Amino acid sequence: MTATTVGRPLTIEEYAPLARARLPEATWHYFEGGAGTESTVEANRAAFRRVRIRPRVLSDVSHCDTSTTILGEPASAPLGVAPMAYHELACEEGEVATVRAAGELRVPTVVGIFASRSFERIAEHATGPVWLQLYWLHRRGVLERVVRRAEDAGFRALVLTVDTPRLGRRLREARHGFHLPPHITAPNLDGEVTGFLHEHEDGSSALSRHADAFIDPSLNWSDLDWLRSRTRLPIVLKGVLSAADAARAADLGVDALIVSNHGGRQLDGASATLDALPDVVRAVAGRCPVFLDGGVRGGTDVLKALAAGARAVFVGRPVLWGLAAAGEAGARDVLTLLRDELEDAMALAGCPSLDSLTPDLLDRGAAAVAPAASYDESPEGRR
Ligand SMILES: Cc1cc2nc3c(=O)[nH]c(=O)nc-3n(C[C@H](O)[C@H](O)[C@H](O)COP(=O)(O)O)c2cc1C
Ligand SMILES: O=C(O)C(=O)c1ccccc1
Repeated sequence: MTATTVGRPLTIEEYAPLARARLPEATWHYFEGGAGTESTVEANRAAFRRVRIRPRVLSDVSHCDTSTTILGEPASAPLGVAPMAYHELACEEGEVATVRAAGELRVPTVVGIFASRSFERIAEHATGPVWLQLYWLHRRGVLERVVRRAEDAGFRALVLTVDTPRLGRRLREARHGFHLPPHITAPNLDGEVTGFLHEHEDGSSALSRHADAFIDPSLNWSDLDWLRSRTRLPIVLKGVLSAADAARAADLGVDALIVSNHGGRQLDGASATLDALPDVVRAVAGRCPVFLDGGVRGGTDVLKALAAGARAVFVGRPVLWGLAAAGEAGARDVLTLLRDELEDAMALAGCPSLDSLTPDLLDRGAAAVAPAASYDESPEGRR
């Protein structure tokens, strides 16, 4: 089915072609692309399509409440903006537009350490909670300074990305010769940004060379103590898919986890996040909230993730689509559509509160979230 857009987009996905029409081709492919064959990008969406809902009935849905708390702060919906580098690629105001849009809905924005606006300027415009995403920088002194600046500017949490010891093989970036235009910089890594940033060489991604120059792949469990000793902010680990890692993180007292495969941009072949979620939730056993990102494109996706145990979900690319299509108003509309669709899905699923989103709402309970059983070749299986 082809969607025709008359006036304002009616779905989040209708923002994608609007964004594409306004972006340089290489930037579009940088946003959309994943690693390798992009099988994990597809898997994130396929998992949401595969899992189906068994609505409840007769449960008085005259008032459906999407409001919640996220790391203790009130939010109008269980949503947030996932960290993404260089929002200025999508619109001129960059991260300032994003935090204003998210603030209107009172949902958190995770600002990337590779943001294209200074933390201070972003914080000045923020009307909702802002968190800071960190990569483990080679230069520990720079990392420490970044953390201090974010604390001073009023950021509320640190999100350490742990799925990126190096950037994944983003073939579209290389094929389309993606590089940052000269006016876009990473002001929070002042003076640290090397020349790779704006260069393009055939066959390799300028972005991955510049990221790899910053990111220290030696990051390991013992480093978490260092971060803990340098901040009072909650620490969130982003990019956990394994139950064993989740249990270890919870043992160490992290404040939250984000089940994420970086939107399929890191390990091609990594699990879909909705498939990994139930095992992670079980392993954490209530010790901290578990969030999810990757492939959330509508209210029923949010409902499915929450029923499978997520406390909230984060959205990546759709926010960039909104920014590219219509700046702050576009990003706000994308988040508003998600919230409205969630409210609608709750009503039709017979769930007036987020607390009523439990695994039994999904076909075969949380087991439905595991990949479909493979064909059983045994004689018993064929009977
Ligand atoms: C253009 C782009 C840039 C990103 N940059 C970062 C980043 O700097 N740090 C990070 O932790 N994740 C980054 N991500 C991953 C997102 O935080 C998130 O995990 C992913 O986009 C979620 O999937 P979705 O786009 O399907 O919603 C980026 C994603 C995109 C699309
Ligand atoms: O593009 C990304 O996914 C990403 O994580 C990143 C990391 C460093 C610099 C720019 C983008």
